[in-house]
Amino acid sequence: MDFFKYQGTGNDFILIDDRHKTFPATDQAFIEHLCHRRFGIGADGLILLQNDSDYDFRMVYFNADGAEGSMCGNGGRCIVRFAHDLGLFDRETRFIAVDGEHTAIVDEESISLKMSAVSGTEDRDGLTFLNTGSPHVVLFVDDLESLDVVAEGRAIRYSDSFQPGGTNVNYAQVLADDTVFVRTYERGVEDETYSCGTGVTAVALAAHQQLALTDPVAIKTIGGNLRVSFKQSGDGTFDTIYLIGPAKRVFAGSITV
Ligand SMILES: N[C@H](CCC[C@H](N)C(=O)O)C(=O)O
Repeated sequence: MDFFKYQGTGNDFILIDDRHKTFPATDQAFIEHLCHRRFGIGADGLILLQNDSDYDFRMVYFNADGAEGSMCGNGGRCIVRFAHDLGLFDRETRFIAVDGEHTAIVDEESISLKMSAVSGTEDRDGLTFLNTGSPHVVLFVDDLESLDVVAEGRAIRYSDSFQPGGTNVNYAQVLADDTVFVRTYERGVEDETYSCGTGVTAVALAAHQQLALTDPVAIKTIGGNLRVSFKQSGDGTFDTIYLIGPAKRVFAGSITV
């Protein structure tokens, strides 16, 4: 089976051209095996590109645990780059994903992905919670470098406040130049990832709401830099949200199934 490996600021994915719909999408163990960093290809997730009569393509996302996931922002940027590499569109595209329609614009350096609107943040047992296509907790901290993100994040991810289903957990530190450094414990990967697209989007919106940071918010992650632009209307909802940053093909390969 042929596959392609892409990464968006270090969040890495297996991309499959599944326009003939032959991939065993219900085989969770197989997908988990493909994402395994020692016994498989290795990735934070796996993404199918499928045909759709109303859109340029359909995105189907699976976390590294093999289960179909909610929206993946970095994966969205990677599938746009993949579709462009396949010649499916020239500069702008419209596709459908688990959380609805997305549009994106490709240029040499980066992909600007339009994210779903967000109704606002909520307080969940004293923690800031919002859904940017995936569920996220956002905490602002003073010394992010030294934080044990996996231990702290895992405790919140599995806490009763976020059952059933759990949540992703983002720790953020505002730097001197108003860039926000973000580290994320990602649900379904069950580890810290090098970046999380829906996560940095959640951090940017929370930083605007709680710390008055203005659009576009510059984000630094372990895997690279991203920007998040948005508009907030009077009723507190956020829309016209764009996640902007690089997405690159790393290699192509084939694996025996
Ligand atoms: N693991 C996440 C989905 C992927 C999020 C992340 N990879 C992104 O870039 O948004 C979840 O289960 O909520």
